Amino acid sequence: MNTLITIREYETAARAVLDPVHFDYVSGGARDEVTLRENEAAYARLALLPRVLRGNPKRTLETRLLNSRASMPIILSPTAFHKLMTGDGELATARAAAAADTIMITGMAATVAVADVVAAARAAGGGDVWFQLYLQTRNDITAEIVSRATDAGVTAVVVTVDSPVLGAGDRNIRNGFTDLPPGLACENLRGLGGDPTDRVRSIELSAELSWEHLDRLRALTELPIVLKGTAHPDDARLGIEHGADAIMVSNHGGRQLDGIPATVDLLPDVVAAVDGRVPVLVDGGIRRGTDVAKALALGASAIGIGRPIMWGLAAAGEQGARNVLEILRSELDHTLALLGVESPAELGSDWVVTKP
Ligand SMILES: Cc1cc2nc3c(=O)[nH]c(=O)nc-3n(C[C@H](O)[C@H](O)[C@H](O)COP(=O)(O)O)c2cc1C
Ligand SMILES: CCCCC(=O)C(=O)O
Repeated sequence: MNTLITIREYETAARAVLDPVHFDYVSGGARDEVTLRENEAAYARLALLPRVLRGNPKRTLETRLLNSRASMPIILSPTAFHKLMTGDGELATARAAAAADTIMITGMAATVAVADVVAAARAAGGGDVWFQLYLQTRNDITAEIVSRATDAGVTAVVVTVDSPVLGAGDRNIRNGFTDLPPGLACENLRGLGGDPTDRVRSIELSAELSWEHLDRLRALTELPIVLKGTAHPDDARLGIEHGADAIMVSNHGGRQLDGIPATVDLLPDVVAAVDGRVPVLVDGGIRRGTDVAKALALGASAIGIGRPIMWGLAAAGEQGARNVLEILRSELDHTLALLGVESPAELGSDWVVTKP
């Protein structure tokens, strides 16, 4: 699959091989998909302003985030059900992330248990794994899930707070996609009760959750906590007050509230509110190295990709996910060269202009 040279081509390749129901699940968004389209369109509305003759022959993309390091500021956002894309599921993803020497955020809704994901990353030579959590209303259940992730060796917990209820994907409703096919399950919830014939507990999404639940999580783990899915600057501030060590600006790839702004448009106000106290990450709609550079210039310490990895997995398994990461790495490096900078840290808001 080395003939594929852009993320967009991976999307096309994924469409060609996947069951259309699964392609729609991955690629679709909520309702009219306004936010899904906006996430990408907003990057196209921003332009980059390069500087010239700056004598920067060498570049580095090396990134430090919380207690982790990555070879580049491009990490893997958490996505559910990788076994729908490729037989090895999250094991393939973990190997690809390790090969790229970057951070994989494995999901609570993964089809491979977190311990096996971390083991696969280690066996492939490294790459930190973070664990994405949906807070459960029962603190003992949250505690057990976090304890499994901690024992597995993850180096941060990413708490997703944009899902008091599941987003409504019209494509999924039309396709009748409600359940995983037989044989696949959310392995991180195995043995946690529920129906006695099916010992894999269901993930509970609840509108009952409040900042108190985050306080309880803060009390039960020493791992850094990343708050994922904040849009309002005040929620970023509140998150820090309640112990978050990083803020991830995300609208869940346009899969939760349709009509919420593009994440890159939300980013500057959140960065201002956070005021350098903790790192800010962003995901949603990033398909090119130039998009990464724009997000970094607007204050992100790193960015996450969701669908591009899924498309890579679908098109060519581990190798596809690796290629996706290498395409974005090489595009970002090339972009930095054209901008006249030697590292992401040099970028600031004066490198970006909004087109009229
Ligand atoms: C198929 C799919 C499944 C996802 N599952 C989760 C999940 O379980 N937990 C979560 O926090 N975010 C989930 N997300 C959202 C991603 O973490 C991320 O915010 C989003 O995909 C970024 O946008 P992008 O796909 O345009 O890169 C999912 C996204 C997709 C596409
Ligand atoms: C509880 C499953 C969550 C999946 C998800 O977050 C998504 O498809 O966007």
